[in-house]
Amino acid sequence: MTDTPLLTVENLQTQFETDAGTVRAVDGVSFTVEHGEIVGLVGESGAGKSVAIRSLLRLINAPGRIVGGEVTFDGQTIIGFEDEPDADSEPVQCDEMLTESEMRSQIRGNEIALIFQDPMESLNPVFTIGEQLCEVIQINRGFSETEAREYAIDTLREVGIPQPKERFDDYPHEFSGGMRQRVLIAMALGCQPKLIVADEPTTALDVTVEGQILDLVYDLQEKYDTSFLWVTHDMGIVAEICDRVNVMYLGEVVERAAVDDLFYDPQHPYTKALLNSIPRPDVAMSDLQPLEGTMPEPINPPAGCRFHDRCSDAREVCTRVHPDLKEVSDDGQCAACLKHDVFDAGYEASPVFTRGAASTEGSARE
Ligand SMILES: Nc1ncnc2c1ncn2[C@@H]1O[C@H](COP(=O)(O)OP(=O)(O)OP(=O)(O)O)[C@@H](O)[C@H]1O
Ligand code: NI
Repeated sequence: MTDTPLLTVENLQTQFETDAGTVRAVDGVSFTVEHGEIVGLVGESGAGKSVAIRSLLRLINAPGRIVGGEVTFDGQTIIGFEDEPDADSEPVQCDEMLTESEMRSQIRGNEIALIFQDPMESLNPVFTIGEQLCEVIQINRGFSETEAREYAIDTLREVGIPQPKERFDDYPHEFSGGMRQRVLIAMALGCQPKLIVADEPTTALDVTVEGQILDLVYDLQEKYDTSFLWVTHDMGIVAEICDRVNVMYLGEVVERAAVDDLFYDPQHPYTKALLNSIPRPDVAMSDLQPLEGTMPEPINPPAGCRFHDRCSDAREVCTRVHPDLKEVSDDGQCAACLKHDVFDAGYEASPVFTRGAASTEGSARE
């Protein structure tokens, strides 16, 4: 119907003010989710995945603050700032931005459904599963109580809850973790959302149950054409369900690709290292290479490319020049790495970077 993406995130920046300094958790992140697409957001722990998705739903609390960027969803402005504020002044929110009450009534749990790792974050322990599901359905569909009950039972059956009529009156604690996660998917479906945002929803589940949930997601996406934004650090899940993937490192997206391109021809050394560190059917366990080093804290992130200190391809120029995400192939694959010609940063001529040299320079500043 329209070529505009369902969700557009542009240059999103979220920071936390702490005693140790400003944590630049999300530092200029851009990506889109098209209609009917399953998009992955991957990266190591602390990369900024959760902060990014909480930001786009405006679920950031103090000391956190969204300081810049634009998020539009289905023609509505979720986040927007006035152009060019003075360098010193506070960013000013633009007039088009949805109000908090509009976010609550129209967006969250309605047009965009959320599924978190811990289902108890979204389920109320003192109400039955059926009551909670019916409430969502009645609010979003305008069904009568009887209609809602019937619909709720059908939905529970659809997400694979056995004996849904009997389980309807159970409380959340009477369900297993996997069953609770299915209930959340049922609730998400009850809202008929355009987008489901999921933050590592299967991490706490065993592999068999995880597989069932992923199958379910796939079926639902096919059936209802729902879009998904799926946060995970598990490349296996990415391979299984995603159409496109954004790889995050230290608050930035460093690679974006269709899932096949990402696996067969990663264009950022970080993506390559991530892929080499995970078990795969085509690679012997003994050939796996653990990702060396740890990701630095997002307070005073490293200058230049933030990955340079852990990168086997790093040159001296990588310690100085910060690469933004750029298209590096004809089919739209994007990477933020100076080794690609489009950056024209003198990478080839630059001497190989030796680890340790930069840290001396860093400490000299102190
Ligand atoms: N309330 C907070 N105060 C200070 N720093 C925070 C806060 N919440 C998150 N951060 C920091 O923001 C950065 C990004 O965190 P985030 O939770 O988004 O990572 P993640 O990619 O979701 O990791 P994981 O895979 O472990 O869930 C981290 O350095 C984290 O310490
Ligand atoms: Ni997270």
